[in-house]
Amino acid sequence: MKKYQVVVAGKMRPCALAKISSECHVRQWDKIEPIPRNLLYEWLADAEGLVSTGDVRVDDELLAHAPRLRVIAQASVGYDNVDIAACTRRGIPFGNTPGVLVEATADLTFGLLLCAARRIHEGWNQVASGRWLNNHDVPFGIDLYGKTLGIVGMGRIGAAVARRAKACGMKVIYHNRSRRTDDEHLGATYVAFDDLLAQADCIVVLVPLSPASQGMFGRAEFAKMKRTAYFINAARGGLVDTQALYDALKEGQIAYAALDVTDPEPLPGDHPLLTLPNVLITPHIGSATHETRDRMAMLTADNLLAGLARRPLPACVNQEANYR
Ligand SMILES: NC(=O)C1=CN([C@@H]2O[C@H](COP(=O)(O)OP(=O)(O)OC[C@H]3O[C@@H](n4cnc5c(N)ncnc54)[C@H](O)[C@@H]3O)[C@@H](O)[C@H]2O)C=CC1
Ligand SMILES: O=CC(=O)O
Repeated sequence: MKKYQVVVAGKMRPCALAKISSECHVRQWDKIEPIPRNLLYEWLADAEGLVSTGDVRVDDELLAHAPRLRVIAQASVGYDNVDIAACTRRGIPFGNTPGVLVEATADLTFGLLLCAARRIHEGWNQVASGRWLNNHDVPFGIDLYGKTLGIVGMGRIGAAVARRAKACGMKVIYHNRSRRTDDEHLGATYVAFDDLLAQADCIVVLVPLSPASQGMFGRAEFAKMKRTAYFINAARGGLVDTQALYDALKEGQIAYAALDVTDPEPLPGDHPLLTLPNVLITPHIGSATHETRDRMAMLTADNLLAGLARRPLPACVNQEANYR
């Protein structure tokens, strides 16, 4: 049987790579640094399928180098690195991995909030450096019980964070592009964006990055928050004006930030944000559990193989281009 020609532009979980390899001839870039653009273009010349990664910009120029391409699949729910309209114009379906990473990402997001609120990482750093302080000098945090959590972007992951917050005795308010019909069931109250900024003790951001949402948290937004506010971003760094966030934290405009995503990402080692005491940053690990990453990889393989066989992708962003 003739095998499909496929480019895998980054590392991939072994279970999914094995599945793809049984039907495809795979050229894979498995180094840590992103694949050089020229090499990617060379490989794409005869590729029928592409497994892209978040650091590959999929745009008109890339697609012009891939005349035989009939499907692109990526192991993430976010696709801000992809020009979806350009894919659609060429009739190429783009598959992502919604749903399968919801609980893991909600755990990490709520974990960041809990860790920041109770300064768990600061306590560990002290113990690890041999300083076991007396009971009055240990890092003091805030109660989450009874506080108001404001969720911006009440989609799949936002709703899963809301469930966790309710279980911890928090009041939940949210802002979303449109009000959810099931918000009573979630126990969350819809409010205008500015009201959320003013009322929330803790703010969690779970909005997809798009031209409309780019930089939606800037100087004006931090100025509207409580000076005691905790700001958690687990979506994309580009939603936040990093300099404005740094200034807000440095000047005590807000209390604390916990980030799984940054702009730039990764942050250079000498970035000023890393010098602040009231910041906690993790290296984009929202979905990074063994089980979740396996599910994402297998859904990516399923999307890819479906597209190669011109069958409907199980999770397709541009349905207009999906196979029927
Ligand atoms: N840190 C990590 O490792 C991970 C990060 N993510 C990020 O989380 C995002 C959300 O994922 P899901 O919950 O699955 O997506 P989703 O599509 O289910 O939810 C996003 C929600 O945001 C709302 N929204 C969109 N633009 C908005 C705006 N300008 N203002 C207010 N609300 C807006 C939408 O109406 C939707 O309800 C992804 O796009 C991705 O960027 C997702 C998984 C892992
Ligand atoms: O950032 C991760 C994603 O799945 O999106």
